[in-house]
Amino acid sequence: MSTEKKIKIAIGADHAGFEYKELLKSYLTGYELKDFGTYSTDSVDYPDFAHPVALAVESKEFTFGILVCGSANGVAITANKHQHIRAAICWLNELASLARRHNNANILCIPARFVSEDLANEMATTFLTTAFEGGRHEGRVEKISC
Ligand SMILES: O=C(CO)[C@H](O)[C@H](O)[C@H](O)COP(=O)(O)O
Repeated sequence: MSTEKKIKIAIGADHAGFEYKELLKSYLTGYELKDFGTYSTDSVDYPDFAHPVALAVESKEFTFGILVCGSANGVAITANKHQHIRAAICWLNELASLARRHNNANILCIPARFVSEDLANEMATTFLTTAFEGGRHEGRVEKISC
């Protein structure tokens, strides 16, 4: 039996991202996932779910966050209000890779109304398994927070 510690992921969505959040939860096996809601398709306000995920990642209790809403704009704008959060909106798998490789992004924001379920799952896997490249990107990323 594996005793390897699982990577902790904070996941959240508004009503427009709820169904994709549920799909991602069942797809992302091998991680320790905490669901910060919402828990139905009843209309809600995305900041109420994006802020807790951002705080969970900023506290370093969780390594990465995944946020889902209709366009991903709302959750990304909200999460990036937090000083140590780098939330990236991704609609192509290559963007999910670059967000990690070049920007050391720690939250993936998925536009549920604009990407397929399969692409959402693919981007999440890419995001969670791609390392930051450092090097020339290190200084650039450090300048984001100053
Ligand atoms: O913040 C958003 C728009 O940029 C998100 O996509 C929300 O999910 C969207 O605004 C929700 O729209 P609705 O008409 O209230 O379902």
